[in-house]
Amino acid sequence: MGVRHKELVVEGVQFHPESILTAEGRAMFKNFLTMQGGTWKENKNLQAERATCVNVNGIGKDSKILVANGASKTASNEQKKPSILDEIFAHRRTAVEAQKQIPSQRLSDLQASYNLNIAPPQISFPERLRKSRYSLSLMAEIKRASPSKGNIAPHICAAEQARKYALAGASVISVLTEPKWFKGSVEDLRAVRQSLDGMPNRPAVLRKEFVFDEYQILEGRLAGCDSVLLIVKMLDEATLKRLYFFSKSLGMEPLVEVNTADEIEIAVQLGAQVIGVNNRDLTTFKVDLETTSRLMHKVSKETLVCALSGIAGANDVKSYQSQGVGAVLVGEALMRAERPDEFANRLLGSSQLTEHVHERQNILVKICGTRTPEAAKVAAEAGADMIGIILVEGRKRCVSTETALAIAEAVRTTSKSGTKRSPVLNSEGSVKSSQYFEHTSKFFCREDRALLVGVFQNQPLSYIIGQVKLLNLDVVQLHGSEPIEWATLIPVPVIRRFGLDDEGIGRRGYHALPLLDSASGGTGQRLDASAIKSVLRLDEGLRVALAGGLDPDNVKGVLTNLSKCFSQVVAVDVSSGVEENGSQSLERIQEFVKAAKDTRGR
Ligand SMILES: O=P(O)(O)OC[C@@H](O)[C@@H](O)c1c[nH]c2ccccc12
Repeated sequence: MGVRHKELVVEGVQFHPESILTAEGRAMFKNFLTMQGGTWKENKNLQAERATCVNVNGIGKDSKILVANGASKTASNEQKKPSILDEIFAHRRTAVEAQKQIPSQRLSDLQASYNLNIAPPQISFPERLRKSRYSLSLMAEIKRASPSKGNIAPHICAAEQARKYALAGASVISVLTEPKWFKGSVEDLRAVRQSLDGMPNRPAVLRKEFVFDEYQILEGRLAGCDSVLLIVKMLDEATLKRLYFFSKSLGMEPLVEVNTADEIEIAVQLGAQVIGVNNRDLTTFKVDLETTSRLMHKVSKETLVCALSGIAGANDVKSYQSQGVGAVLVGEALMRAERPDEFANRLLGSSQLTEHVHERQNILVKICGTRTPEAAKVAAEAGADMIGIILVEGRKRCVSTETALAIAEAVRTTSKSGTKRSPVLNSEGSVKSSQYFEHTSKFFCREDRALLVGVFQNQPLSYIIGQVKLLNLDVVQLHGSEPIEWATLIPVPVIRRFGLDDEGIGRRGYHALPLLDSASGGTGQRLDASAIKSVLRLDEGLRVALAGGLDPDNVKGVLTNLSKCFSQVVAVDVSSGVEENGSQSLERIQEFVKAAKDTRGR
């Protein structure tokens, strides 16, 4: 049943809840949402105005129909059914137009943000694309659905998928941001970029979108992309050129997509450094893997050609390798793969370079609360990796500047014993994305001597920096509620304490190593093993130092109790556990270092 007011825009329809999600239910809601003005008359006029506005923007009767770069085909002389590309384009135009009206999302808003230099740091798309552990680079795509396949993997978390792709050796992560047919968003792009924060050799991020306006390029840049897609078929030459150079002005070499000989010529003329040949004809969806092979002769050696679409197995890429194709872009097959890393290896052949021999990393030992140069010397000689001094006034283990200077001297002049040579980085190190904490946890070990760690708690940043300079601290440990951003404002690596329930422990890009410890530290209070395990299991890329009630007798048990999670503990930290009657015992320091190092081969 439906009722409608004679004059005012008021309409009611009775619709059963179970049928509200049908196509009709959706159409009805859409109708409601597009109603404008206060009266039906106003509504009619406003709707008509809106329709002309869309027409002017490119899909109207006399404007270009968007095939073959608008090469003189007009809707008035060719009244054929719009292709899916036309349909998506028209839809995007309306959506972008509407978005640009929203205060906070206007072009002027984006420009103002950009001018503040708050766009995430970028890397060169072509350069990153040239680096790969495989003989052909991989562009891995996040695509939940597509117009030809419908749902592919609608529930996937873009950020999580991006980390998997990065670790699988992708040089580029392509993120579909079109919401209706591909079920993507700019939020995905932002999340993907954030998930790669702090990752050494991170992949480049591509905004895969139907781009027709500078606005979308700027929006992408602010969300953190390093490149954008420009589809030759969709744009007239002047617009293509304008957008190409606009993207370059933001530091992003675009991926220029072509599908025919005419289109690749346009891309070459434009000077595109990276050309993507789509094996799928976007108007008919037909996939022909030979499309890329046929067009290869059209480009110079310096141009990077990427084969896009329809790539599902090793056989599909074999011929590309010998034809000089630089990269393959894979969406659907990777989205459906249970293990994207294994799929990538099968597709592109496992790494040509030798894989890292995974050495079991020696556990690092920090002796904290050091109060004499003698203790520092004994600890270093026993093989301790870090010597901590408390620089928090009022705490019982706090040392004076004079003592701190003497300890610093002892640390720097005592040679360390028993360290294994760290593995020499092979050339793969420069092309492989790796986890942030795996990289930063290596900061805490020097072969020749122990490192001096200054421990602070809720003191001013300027004081901390002053102490770093005065004592030549190698590491700063923050033990209070300091903002985690301070880690980037302190000129040495930072260890920051976290309790089991504290937020931010796994945030990449700030502290180089989080320390799990009880609230005040140095109290001998043990942390609950199952709680430690749940923190570590939540984030397998997390690495931590562990403290809280460790001593020479229990350290082995505490660590082995963590079973699989033990591998995420890279360091142990002890203070009260090496003391006897309130002062440090040299024997207990030696025993602790030995016991800790023995838990994982020396
Ligand atoms: O899922 P596939 O078959 O691996 O294809 C990926 C990619 O090439 C495809 O998503 C694509 C290529 N060009 C586009 C332009 C817009 C949207 C999507 C695309």
